[in-house]
Amino acid sequence: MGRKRDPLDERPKSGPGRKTKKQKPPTFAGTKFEETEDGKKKLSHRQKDRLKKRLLKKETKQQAGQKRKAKAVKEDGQSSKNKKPKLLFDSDDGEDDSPDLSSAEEEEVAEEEPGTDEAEEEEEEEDMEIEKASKALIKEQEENENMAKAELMLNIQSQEKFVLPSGQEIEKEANLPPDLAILDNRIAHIRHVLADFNSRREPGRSRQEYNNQLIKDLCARFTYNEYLMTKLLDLFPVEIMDFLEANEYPRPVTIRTNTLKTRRRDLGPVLIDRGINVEPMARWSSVGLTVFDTKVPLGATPEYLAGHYMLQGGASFLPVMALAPQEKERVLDMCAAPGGKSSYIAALMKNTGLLWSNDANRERCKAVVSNLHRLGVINSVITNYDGRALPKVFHSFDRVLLDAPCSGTGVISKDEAVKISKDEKDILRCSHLQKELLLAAIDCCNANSKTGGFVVYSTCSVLVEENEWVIDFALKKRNVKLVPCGLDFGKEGFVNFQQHRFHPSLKLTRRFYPHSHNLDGFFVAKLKKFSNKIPGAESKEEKTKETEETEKQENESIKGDNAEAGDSKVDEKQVTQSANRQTKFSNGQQKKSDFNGQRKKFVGQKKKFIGQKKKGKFHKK
Ligand SMILES: C[S@@+](CC[C@H](N)C(=O)[O-])C[C@H]1O[C@@H](n2cnc3c(N)ncnc32)[C@H](O)[C@@H]1O
Repeated sequence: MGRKRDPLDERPKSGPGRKTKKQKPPTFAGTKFEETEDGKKKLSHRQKDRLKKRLLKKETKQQAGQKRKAKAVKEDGQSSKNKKPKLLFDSDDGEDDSPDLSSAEEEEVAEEEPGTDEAEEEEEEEDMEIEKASKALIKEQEENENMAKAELMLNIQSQEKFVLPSGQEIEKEANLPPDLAILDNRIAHIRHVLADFNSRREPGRSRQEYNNQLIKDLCARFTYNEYLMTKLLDLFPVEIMDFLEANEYPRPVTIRTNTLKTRRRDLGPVLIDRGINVEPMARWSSVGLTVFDTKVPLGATPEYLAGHYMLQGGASFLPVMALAPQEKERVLDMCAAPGGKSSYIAALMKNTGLLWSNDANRERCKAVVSNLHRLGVINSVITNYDGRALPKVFHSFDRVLLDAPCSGTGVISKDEAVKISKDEKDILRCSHLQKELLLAAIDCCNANSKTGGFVVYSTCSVLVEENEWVIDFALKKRNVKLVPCGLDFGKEGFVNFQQHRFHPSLKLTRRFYPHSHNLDGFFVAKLKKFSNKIPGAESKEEKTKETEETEKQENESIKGDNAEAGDSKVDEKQVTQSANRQTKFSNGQQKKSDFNGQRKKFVGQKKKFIGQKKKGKFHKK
């Protein structure tokens, strides 16, 4: 049996254990947690410096305050009470413009919140130091770059006598994998020589030799075929390196907000919440968003599946912006698959009117169906015709977009195969098809449309053969003229290019380049149709009508003759055939002009004959 515990007896609480008692608070050498023996904080030398500065600043402030106060009293003799205090945000410089406080008051304020004031100042100073350091770093980098450039130029200039590689050297190089350093160096040298050919060239060497070597080296350096490299060098004699280098990197990933379902200001934050880092694309687009990085696949978010956006390159917004479709119009997208531009057109038309989305490729038409369905487009008809046949089907559209099939020389960063797969035949084939499609697109458009009568032609090619050449052809073949695209950036189209002389209005077309606009290479032209007549077709039509009339009359007369001769078995078909045979026979016998003259004479005689015959018949009756 032990003693019972007295409940009233309050036992003292047990203190810290033996181990805890022994341990002192941790100290960290050189930090502000370190304390001296008298319990005060031990400051580092930097903190001491800052403290000194602070004190100095405080002193000068106090002195300035006192001076100001004395001056004010002297000037108007009024007490500081009567003064109207200034508003806090009157000026950016809050400290000097704050209501006047005496030095004692200032000290009080400083003592009231010493921690905040000091911490803020410390932070400010640290920020400034970081800023200074980063500025110094940027300056250093710039200096290094400039030095490197200067060194390269110095190298080039010091080796004034740059010599082109000999045949043996080239053969030797061809058997080895390309040495990028050698190629870069030689490309720089050749371009340097070509920039001032007469004074820098190697005696006895022609410009052509330098050009040929440059093309070979550029092809080896960037893996292009010589045909395409020559074309590109013709297009970009100065900017060639910038263009080729831009093709080595992808363009920014962009998406287009589908305004049929949401707004950009609503979509942006939702995507950011999903871990997709987006920002408005550019000043010229109110619906584009640039994607900087993403934690989720862009084609699988709930917003994508619900049709709130379309994955679309920035450059492909441009043709639709140039087309500027209006509500309740009839619009044709002649080559629509997979439907990126079609869905943008539908959004601008606010799902009203009629959008005819056509593509010659049946498989790709399926993509149009699914995209337009996902994006909630309900004003569209999707067809699978060859665009060249469309004028026979429907030809009274207010606006027509022809985003033509092309060589893809503007989108090499997306499809590297273009670098080596295109030759002259491909380009000419493309150009030919583009011309045919453009004439068909113009024929589908109604010049008398009250709101439109516009045709927009675009390609993702940078080659003149697929762009200015095609437009120049259409200007000659149809009643259309070029009008401004309504895009306030981009480079002007070519009016003169090598041996080509295009219509001066071609400068109204727009070219977009990867290296200048950080967009895919694109070409956009806007045409206004001013007459539905087809030049040259009137005379043809007249001729056809005339021939038809003649044949009809001839047939009638032959029929009449036969009937008169009592040959009742001769039917209409035979008559036509015999008339045709006669015409063919005549064609073979005489020259065309003679034939036409004689035919007119013949028609006249026939008319006379028929008239007489009718009279005779009438008399008989
Ligand atoms: C540049 S893509 C069109 C891209 C589309 N406009 C877009 O933004 O999604 C060219 C399209 O033309 C189509 N095409 C090629 N030849 C055609 C023809 N003769 N008639 C109509 N479409 C044709 C191809 O199937 C291809 O889908």
